Amino acid sequence: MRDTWRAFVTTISFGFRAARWYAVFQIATEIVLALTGPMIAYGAKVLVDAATAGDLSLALTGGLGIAAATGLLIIAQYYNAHCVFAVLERTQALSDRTLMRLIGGIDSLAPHEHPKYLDQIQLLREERESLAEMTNATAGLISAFVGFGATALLLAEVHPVLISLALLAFISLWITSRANDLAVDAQEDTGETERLRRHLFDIGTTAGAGKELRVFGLTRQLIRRHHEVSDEVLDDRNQAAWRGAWLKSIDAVINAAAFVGAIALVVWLAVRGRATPGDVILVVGLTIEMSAVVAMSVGYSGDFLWCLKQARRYVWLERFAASAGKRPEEPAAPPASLSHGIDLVDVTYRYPGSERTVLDGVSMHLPAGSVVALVGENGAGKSTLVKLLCDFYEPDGGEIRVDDIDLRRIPTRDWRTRLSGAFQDFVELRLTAREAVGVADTARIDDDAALHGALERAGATTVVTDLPQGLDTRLGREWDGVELSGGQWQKLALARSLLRTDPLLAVFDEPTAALDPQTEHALFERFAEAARAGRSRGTVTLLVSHRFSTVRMADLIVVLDGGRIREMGSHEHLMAHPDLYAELYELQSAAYR
Ligand SMILES: Nc1ncnc2c1ncn2[C@@H]1O[C@H](COP(=O)(O)OP(=O)(O)OP(=O)(O)O)[C@@H](O)[C@H]1O
Repeated sequence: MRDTWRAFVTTISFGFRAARWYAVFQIATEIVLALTGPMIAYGAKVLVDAATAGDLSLALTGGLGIAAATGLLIIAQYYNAHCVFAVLERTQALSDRTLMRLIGGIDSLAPHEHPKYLDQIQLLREERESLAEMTNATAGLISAFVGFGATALLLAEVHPVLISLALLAFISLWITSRANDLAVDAQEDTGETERLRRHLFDIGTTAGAGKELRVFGLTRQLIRRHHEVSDEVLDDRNQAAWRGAWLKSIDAVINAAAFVGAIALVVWLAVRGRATPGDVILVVGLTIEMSAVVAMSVGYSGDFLWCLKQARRYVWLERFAASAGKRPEEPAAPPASLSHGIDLVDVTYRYPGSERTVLDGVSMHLPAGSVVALVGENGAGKSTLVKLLCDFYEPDGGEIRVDDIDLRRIPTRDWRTRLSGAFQDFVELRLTAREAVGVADTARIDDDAALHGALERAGATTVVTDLPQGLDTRLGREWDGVELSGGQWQKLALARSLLRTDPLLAVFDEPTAALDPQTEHALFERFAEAARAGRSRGTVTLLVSHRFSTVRMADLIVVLDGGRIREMGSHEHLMAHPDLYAELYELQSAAYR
């Protein structure tokens, strides 16, 4: 219950934070709208009774009352519609930003390994409008209850039995909540399949997959698979929708019977002289009004319960984000510079939910100020090791020590401020060139000299100087900007990683796969020189590459094989003691000869 209340308060506060006065005005106009129906019905009663009694001035008052209520109805409807859209748009923007902050703010990548987490996130993304609709649903419910109260009071005045009509509304609400539960359960049960369906659609429609789709003629297969998966999702969801529709039909029949009964009762009372003709008009008007109010409260309570369900997911995410990540008992700041280096001591790691040990007893010393290359065949565990060093995941066993401080003690965010990284799966930031590079250090985003320095170190100067507005050129053809080649995007990602000038650890996990070997070689020669020149800072430069012409220039080469260290040493040492490295090196050199 406390969770539900928290979910409600959290999401309704979105509306009031995003558009406070619009939200207040929306609720006020909803209340006015709720009262106009009963006012018009009551005005009609007064008018008919006055006309029957020949009381002209009372009839006029009744008529004026109807006119005033109708005018109010039209004005309130107009302003209400305006408020509804203003609140929705602003709240949606705020809730989107909040979701981005929560999901992107989780330090670890480990949650992404759990299908349950991914399902919840997928549902939150899919139904995120519901977070914004809480204000609307609540305003609608308030309006329905006000309308319900006013109608019930007027009905009770004609005859107390008629109040039972109002009680039926509660049965309707219960039935709606059951129908709603069915839909929510079906949505959750099909979460994973729905994710697959969207994935297939994305592959089939995004430019990135376009080439392979055409070369391999995959479109038909994808469509077939999409069809199967869609059927699976829609069958389950449709079944739930049908069961919900059945429940709602039963509800409709009960309500219709009750309304017929109410009208029969007042006509019977009128015939016996215990009700006036105006009462008959009033009850007819109010039963119509009550059916509208019940439909409205059923609709809004359905919306409200649905929003509440999403809101609970949101609260779950909020809690998850707050509890995710490490909480060191004795936090330690990262050292200002490295004097000893980084040590891995008997590190083991297994991905969540996987049986396979990906890193098995890895121990090594990465000396301060050195350039270390990590090599090994596909799947050897190189990227996993990089991810542990970046604190995306925590080792299951052993430890990583940064100048003798256990990495577990260093708060992730503090460690990340002393990292720089370029990865094979880099992001194409389709913003301006300035932003695409400058996001790595927003304090220097307007510092052209710093940005050009990073571009130069990444060998990306011409990528930007060839652009029509230089750093301020918009990138990406979707925005009418300039499109870059794969290698150019990759060079910008490299420049981004080189904007930070004082990292303790700089990782380059195959960030140059889209560049030709000569360019990669020249670039890393420059990185190595820069790293050696700045040895006083002690930065460890860690490079993952499959190109041995690049790897050979490292001070230390570590060869991983099946998650274990097979050998390590300088190029000369490894060639003098031939094993896997020497074999792979010879193979590659022979291929280039
Ligand atoms: N997110 C993940 N969940 C489960 N297993 C994973 C995950 N990522 C990688 N693995 C597994 O861990 C092993 C090591 O993968 P890793 O990406 O570290 O290898 P790598 O040496 O970097 O390979 P490559 O040279 O192909 O990039 C592989 O067997 C892979 O299947």
